[in-house]
Amino acid sequence: MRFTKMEGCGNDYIYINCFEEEVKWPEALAVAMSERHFGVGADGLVLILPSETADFRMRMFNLDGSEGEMCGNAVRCIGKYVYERGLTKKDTVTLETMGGIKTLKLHIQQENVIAVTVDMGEPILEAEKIPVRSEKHPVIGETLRILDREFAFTCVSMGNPHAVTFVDNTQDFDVEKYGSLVEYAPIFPNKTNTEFVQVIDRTHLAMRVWERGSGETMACGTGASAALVAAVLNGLCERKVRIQLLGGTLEIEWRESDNHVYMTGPARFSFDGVWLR
Ligand SMILES: N[C@@H](CCC[C@H](N)C(=O)O)C(=O)O
Repeated sequence: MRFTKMEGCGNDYIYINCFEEEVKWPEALAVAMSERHFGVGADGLVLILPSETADFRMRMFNLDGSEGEMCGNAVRCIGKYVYERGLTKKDTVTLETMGGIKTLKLHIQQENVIAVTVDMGEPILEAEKIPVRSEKHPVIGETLRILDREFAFTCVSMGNPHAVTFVDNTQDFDVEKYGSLVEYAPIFPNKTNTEFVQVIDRTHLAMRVWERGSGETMACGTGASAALVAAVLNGLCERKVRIQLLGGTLEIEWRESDNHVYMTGPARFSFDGVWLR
């Protein structure tokens, strides 16, 4: 089975073109292929499929085989894939995801997609839709004790669940120690992705992320979108920021005019391969 490895800000996935290949058990395949010693090595698996309601459809599976509703970095990579591999000639592409249909604006230079802007849609702030067990609306400053620390979480869904907290310094922060426990905290019935965010100034954030089903990754597009929304709700930054992640930088805007979040960032091919097992 042929596959392509791609990354967006270091958030790396294995992409399978399901116009040409058939995948019967994506959950098991995600676990086997994502493994970094016995497999290809990735944060998960992404299927590019035909759609009845949009130009293309995405399904994404985390490292542990669980399915995520949305993936910002994968959406940008699919934009590059479908254009550069000749599946479309359009520079604006619609993509069906479990988190809704997303519109991708491809930035093209000499037939290369150098960046993609994704309309991530409106952030979801209702506790029961995120979902998070909370009496607050919106869920700002929900406190949770994890081991020796008390965190205040702002919860946002960008199609998938996110819990955002602000820390003094992301560099020294033990993301694994706390993130792995927040993921399974009982207040998150579907588990959660967790973002640890440092405010550098009003237009510049730094962020590290613990992803549900994958652990710490180099970047998370839905997480960066949720981080901006949370920072604005807490009065910490402007509505348009640059977010520095371990693997690169994303530009995120939460537009007042339509309440949509827009994410712009890179997408890159790493290599093509053939899976033999
Ligand atoms: N890395 C992604 C998010 C992937 C899904 C997530 N782990 C989940 O289970 O919701 C992104 O770039 O948004």
